[in-house]
Amino acid sequence: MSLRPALPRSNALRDANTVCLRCWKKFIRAPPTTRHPFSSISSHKQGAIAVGKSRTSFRKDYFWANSVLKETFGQSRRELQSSIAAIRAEAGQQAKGDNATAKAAEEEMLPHRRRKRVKELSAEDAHSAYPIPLDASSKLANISSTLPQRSLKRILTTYLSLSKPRLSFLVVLTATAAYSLYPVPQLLAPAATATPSLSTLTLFFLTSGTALCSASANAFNMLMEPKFDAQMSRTRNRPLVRKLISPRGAIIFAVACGLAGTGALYYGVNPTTAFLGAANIVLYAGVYTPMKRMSVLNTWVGAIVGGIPPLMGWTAAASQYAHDGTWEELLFGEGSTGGWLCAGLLFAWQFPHFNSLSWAIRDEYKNAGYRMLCWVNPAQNGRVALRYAILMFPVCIGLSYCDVTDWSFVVTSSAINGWMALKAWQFYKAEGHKGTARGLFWASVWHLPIVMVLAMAQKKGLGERLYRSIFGYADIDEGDLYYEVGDFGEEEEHRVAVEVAAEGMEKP
Ligand SMILES: CC(C)=CCC/C(C)=C/CC/C(C)=C/COP(=O)(O)OP(=O)(O)O
Repeated sequence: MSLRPALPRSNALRDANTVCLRCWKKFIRAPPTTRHPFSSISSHKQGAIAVGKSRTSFRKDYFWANSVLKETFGQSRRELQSSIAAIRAEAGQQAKGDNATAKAAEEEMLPHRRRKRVKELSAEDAHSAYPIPLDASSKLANISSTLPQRSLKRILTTYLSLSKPRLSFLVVLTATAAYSLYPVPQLLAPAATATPSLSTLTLFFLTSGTALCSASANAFNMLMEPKFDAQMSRTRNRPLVRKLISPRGAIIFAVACGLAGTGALYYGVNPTTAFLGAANIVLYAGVYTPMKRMSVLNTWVGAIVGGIPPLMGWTAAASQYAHDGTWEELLFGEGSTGGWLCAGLLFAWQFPHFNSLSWAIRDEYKNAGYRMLCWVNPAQNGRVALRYAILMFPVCIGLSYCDVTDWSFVVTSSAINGWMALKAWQFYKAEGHKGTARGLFWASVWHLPIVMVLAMAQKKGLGERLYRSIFGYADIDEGDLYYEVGDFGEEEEHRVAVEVAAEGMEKP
């Protein structure tokens, strides 16, 4: 089924000035009743061989000099434009007329009915004015459908749209942010003033592996719900809904991305991170996606899915400084709290973000059969958004407490968390009405990147190192650099003596 049927001929004239040249040409190729082949018309040939004209102007002249076009529409360009203007004016008149009729009908209404109608209309206004951005997948699918069939560009654009590129990009960013926040032991810094470093190669495998795993998870998600995606304005242009790609092609893409992503994480990062990537695909496609139609708890499962990529970033960094690199050490060992806090940040953030976004399209979620708090229990929807917006405070304070960020982060993060909490409070109080859903949605959109940038800029010790690299070190007394033998404890002295003796005995 095509969601964009060709324009009926009667409509062509009306849309004439919004249609591109290529579409005009396609239109013209459709057999009119009396049609001459282009090449046999002498005036066209003249237009075609006009010397010194650029390709574009040639095309224009060729196009407008075409008498077949005149035949098709029976009008010259100027006539055509004036017809369009006339149609527009007519449409305007009609709209005015409609308004007048509606007004007259309204005037006839009883006062209480009129007040009720005004209320309904303003509610509808607020509802429809909420700008839910079309998701990147749908946008790309739209672009893809305009490209020539079987062209490489079309194929690549379609596959890219299957990966939900905007979401996947965000997922990769969260993993990278956690990776960069990992506190590398100062002792391992190449120089006292240098920033302790993490492997760039590991970062490369982490980002590419996470992106591929996310693409796989998203493709599986879309494979499971084209029937329902088709019922929502935000998602009805997705590639599988529009049949821009076959389910078989999408399965191959999802499996290939999943294997490549997990492989990249396994060989280029570590098995624990690879396991988290693979498990997250299963959790998103196998648990969250079917659960969307069963229980409102799906949002909590989805929030776990969103929280795992930062944990992957953390384990990727931790494995470079681990003793034995086991999953127990990476996930639950000393210093792993920072990773869980990063995951917690993403987990909590999704509630104010998603609850406000879904509120605006709650009717669509309801009609498509998705069990979301926004329509099942709007009061709880607001409460949950507020609760998790408030949870941001302790999570951010925890990052400073665990020596991931400087204490100054408590101040800056509290300012931005306070702003989102205020929006969440308004959203909760008005249950999403009076533009509060829009307010919270945009606050959440800004909140996450700002908090991540602040945390990275205020990473523990970064300010101090920057200060030292500018102003240098205070003079150090050389004597402080050496230990006296007596500085060691008795036990340590004994251990060193035994080791030296053993070394002496080993030598021939
Ligand atoms: C490493 C790895 C595998 C990462 C995966 C990360 C990922 C896909 C996170 C998505 C989180 C989420 C709940 C999205 C909403 O899905 P939805 O189905 O409600 O969205 P839709 O309505 O746009 O389809």
